Amino acid sequence: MTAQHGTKSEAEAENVSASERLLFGGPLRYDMGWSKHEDAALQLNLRSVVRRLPGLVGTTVGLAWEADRGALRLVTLAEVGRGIGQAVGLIAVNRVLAHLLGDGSTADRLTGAAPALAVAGGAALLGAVLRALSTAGTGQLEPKVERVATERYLTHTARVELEAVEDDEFHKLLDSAQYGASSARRMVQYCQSVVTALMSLVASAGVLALLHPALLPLLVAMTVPSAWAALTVARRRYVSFQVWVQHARAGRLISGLLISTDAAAEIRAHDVGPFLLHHFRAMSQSQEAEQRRLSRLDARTGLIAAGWTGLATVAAYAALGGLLWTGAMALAVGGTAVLAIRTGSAALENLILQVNHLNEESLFVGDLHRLCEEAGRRAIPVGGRPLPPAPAAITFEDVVFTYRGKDNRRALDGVSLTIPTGKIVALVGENGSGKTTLVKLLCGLYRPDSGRILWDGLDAAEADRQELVSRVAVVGQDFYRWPFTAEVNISIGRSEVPVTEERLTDAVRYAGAEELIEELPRGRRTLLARGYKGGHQLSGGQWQRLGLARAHYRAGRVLVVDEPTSALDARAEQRLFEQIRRLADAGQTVILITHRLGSVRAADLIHVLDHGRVVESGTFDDLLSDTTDGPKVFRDLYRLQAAQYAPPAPPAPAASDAVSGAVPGTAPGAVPGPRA
Ligand SMILES: Nc1ncnc2c1ncn2[C@@H]1O[C@H](COP(=O)(O)OP(=O)(O)OP(=O)(O)O)[C@@H](O)[C@H]1O
Repeated sequence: MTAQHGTKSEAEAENVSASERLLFGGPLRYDMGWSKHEDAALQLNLRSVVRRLPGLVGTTVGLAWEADRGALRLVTLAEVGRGIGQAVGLIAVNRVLAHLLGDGSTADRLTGAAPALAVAGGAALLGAVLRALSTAGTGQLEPKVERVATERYLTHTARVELEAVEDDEFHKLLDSAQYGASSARRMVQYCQSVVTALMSLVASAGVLALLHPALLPLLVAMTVPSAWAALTVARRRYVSFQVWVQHARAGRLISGLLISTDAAAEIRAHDVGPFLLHHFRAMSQSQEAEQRRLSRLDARTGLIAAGWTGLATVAAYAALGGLLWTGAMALAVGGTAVLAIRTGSAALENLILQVNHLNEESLFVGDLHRLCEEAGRRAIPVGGRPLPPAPAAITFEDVVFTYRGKDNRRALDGVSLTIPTGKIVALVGENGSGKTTLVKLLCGLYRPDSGRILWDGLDAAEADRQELVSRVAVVGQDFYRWPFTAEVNISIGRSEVPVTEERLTDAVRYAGAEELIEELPRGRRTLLARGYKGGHQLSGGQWQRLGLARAHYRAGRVLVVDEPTSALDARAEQRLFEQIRRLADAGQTVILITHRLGSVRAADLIHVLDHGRVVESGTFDDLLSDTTDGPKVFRDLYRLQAAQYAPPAPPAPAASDAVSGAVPGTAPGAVPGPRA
């Protein structure tokens, strides 16, 4: 194994072009879940083939059993029938030869051989029919197995906790397991070929043993070198492919950059084109050199393999000739033996190659199994206690939360606060202070490391998660822009119920998106995705309105708006705040996260966060007041922001003005609002 790895890395080291060294610091290798299987084919040898075979076949049969039992039975019966047919055919051929090479007139010998000939013909015909049945059954199984495996993958993935999806290790597994379904499909095909080859091998070996026990070692002598050669060729090709594919990958990356829309402006502005083209050419040339090296290697390996097989064949036939010469074996038996040895050795060679494929594919199917197990362990729990129908408040009690894989810094560090329902509650604070994290915990997307989130008296950790999620509607900073029509982009907010016209119109009106929708080429039915025929691209602000419409359509009892106005124009922003006020007046809880501190004036309660802690809470006036105690984080931030909107300072006052102290706009507490 070590030597094999050595071969690959040496080949890599030798073949990394100067361009690859400069641009990527070495060979360009993927760091994805599936890339860990790149070396798997190198582990293949005769012993491992024999050891792994039952497991590989078992895995495929398990999937096929789940997908279509009828088709699996058909394929199994057809393959076993084919094996029996092959054995019967070989025995019949032996009889035919015995009659033809026996004593008597030609007519007698032919007549004597006729029944056995008919059996051989019948066996061949039966073999053809069974082969057709097996092919049809496999064709039926393949897509079903792929569907079953894909569904298993998607269902398990959709059910896991958000923190699992964000976990690097789980993500790598997810990445690797995505190939499991297509691998499972191919495994059906390879498995069928393996069973065919196995049956053929067993039939040939069985017939040889029946004819003469000494013939079996001849089969082994002839097939082992060719099996070894097949494995060696496969392994060498794989090593070479891995080296060659790196140049191809690097070249593709460069050519992709040259035509990418994202890089287009920079390529032109900084004149990067000739630089990239130069390296593209250099990489292509090393790819060509590697291909040349490959074909020489292939030719040499092929020659060695042919030599070994030839030697083994000569030895086998010499031994057979010796048996015939000494009279230890009848001529007819010798003829049948040649046929059986040829069939058997071809079957074994095929068997090795197919197991090789099966082995590679099984690694990805194995990942799919592991993913399902892991996803089961990390799934969002189903069921739980019902939430109170109309809680008076949601309370955070000493909540601590740290993102996994981060430098263990707490994103929330002992947060205790109250969100009274039916009010507008604003969360403010500097970037990274924990506002978004707090609402993600509130929505049930993450669970606290310690502390509790109470809906009246009920701890959210014990509540039915599905119900919890359905209570909250979120317009986040990064709400998803679905590549669907405008209508679906809104109604997906509550996809489990049928779309109603009234609800849709109401949501569009709420978000102030009537004009936007009317102006779309196909109205609500316009596809919002670039790169597709009829697809339309919206601006950031237009998307934000659709996001608002989606959240309104969802009609959660708690509406979270995280930076709702960052891309809205001034008129839309003002309208949104009026809407939010009206919603709160109608009893809806609104949690507002914003950096525009002037816009939280209308909030009933403001919580100020700093480094994952709540440092101040109160109304707008409380927090601006100079008379109350506290760190004054809100007041300082607000004054800083307000200063940017303040009119330019008047020219320096004349000495007489300075004496009178009449500088306009500087009276305490007269800080203008950001939108003033
Ligand atoms: N998915 C994540 N994985 C790891 N760390 C995260 C993740 N999301 C946020 N953080 C970190 O958690 C801390 C709090 O982030 P959060 O997004 O809650 O702050 P915020 O107050 O909403 O910031 P902003 O005003 O910039 O939106 C930050 O240090 C941030 O880097």
